[in-house]
Amino acid sequence: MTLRINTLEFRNFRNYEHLRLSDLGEITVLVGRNAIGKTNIIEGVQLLTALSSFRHATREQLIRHGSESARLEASISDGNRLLDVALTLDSVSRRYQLNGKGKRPADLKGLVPSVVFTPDDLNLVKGSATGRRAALDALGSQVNKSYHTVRLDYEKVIRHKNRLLKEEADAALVEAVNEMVITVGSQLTCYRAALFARIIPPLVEKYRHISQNGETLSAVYIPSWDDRAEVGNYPALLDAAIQRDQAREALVRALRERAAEERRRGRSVVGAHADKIVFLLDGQDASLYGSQGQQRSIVLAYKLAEAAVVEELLEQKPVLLLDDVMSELDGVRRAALVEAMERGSQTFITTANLAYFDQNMLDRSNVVSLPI
Ligand SMILES: Nc1ncnc2c1ncn2[C@@H]1O[C@H](COP(=O)(O)OP(=O)(O)OP(=O)(O)O)[C@@H](O)[C@H]1O
Repeated sequence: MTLRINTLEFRNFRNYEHLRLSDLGEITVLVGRNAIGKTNIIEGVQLLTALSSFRHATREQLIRHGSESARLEASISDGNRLLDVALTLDSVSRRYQLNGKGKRPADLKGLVPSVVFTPDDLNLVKGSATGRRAALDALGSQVNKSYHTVRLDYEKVIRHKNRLLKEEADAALVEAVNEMVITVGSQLTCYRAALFARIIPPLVEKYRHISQNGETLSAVYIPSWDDRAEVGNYPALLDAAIQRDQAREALVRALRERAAEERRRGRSVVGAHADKIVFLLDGQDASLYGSQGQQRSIVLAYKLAEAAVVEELLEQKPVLLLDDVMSELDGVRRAALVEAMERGSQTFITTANLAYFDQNMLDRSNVVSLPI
């Protein structure tokens, strides 16, 4: 059965000294003027579900100004089980508890998954490759603990390698770190490519629906060593599955071939941190040729595909956290989003203006006017 958040309670979190929302149903619409604290609630729910904040906030930013610590709690149930997830933040640590017992974030990953959609996500297609990799990693970290660990390890290794390259360290030291880059980097590329391969079918199907059978969307994950990508030959890569051994070998070769370039540039240029994700409309790179409307449709389809993948892998519908996106979407895309919300995912959605919502939906929602 699907888990539902019944009650949320925040103390000294962001602008809230104390906030309690109870009897939360399927759809909660949080309405209020700018800067009242709507996004803060979305962020709080994300911290208790995905165990991360899309704002990448520090503890200091999360704790209410003038307070020593913050506490966030959610009571969650699926009709049988009752789960109390709590997060305590202070100046030295971020501690999670499940039913009163301390837990590592890794142990709670995937327990109550969520998918967040904010206006910043609308840059997913035309923004930097870093943003697209980060979006994929955020999903991977929720659905697979090893993905999460491998990603953190890889980030550490690359930071170390970049430091060595910047300091013009001995080549033997860089070589030694490359061993880790190869092991962890090939694993991360394989995890990402496999996850992306799961996203593509729902992504394509949802895009077709949103665009009302318009142009055809495809998407490709391109490892940094794949030089066919350099000539923009994306369609040839569409069906390229990546095997672990093949990834290792290709990475070894590319690191050897580009070692001099890495030394010259003083930073690492090959590895999972330089992999690309490209969306194609009728075979053309959507970041270069797609209209703003098409790019937004891809992002919306991508978010809905994320939710579908979470459900497929964790057998649980994720909580949807939609921050002020209705005002950014036109009627057709809004309708597609509402349709997705109505498939049984618990949804929290913020707005400064209820006029973006149709009355039917509002009638079925719990509308919370802030401040309460
Ligand atoms: N650590 C903190 N302590 C106290 N107040 C904070 C803290 N962090 C953020 N705030 C306050 O929270 C408010 C912003 O809240 P939030 O981002 O949730 O707004 P919002 O309702 O989503 O606004 P908008 O509709 O403009 O996006 C600001 O007034 C800000 O000063």
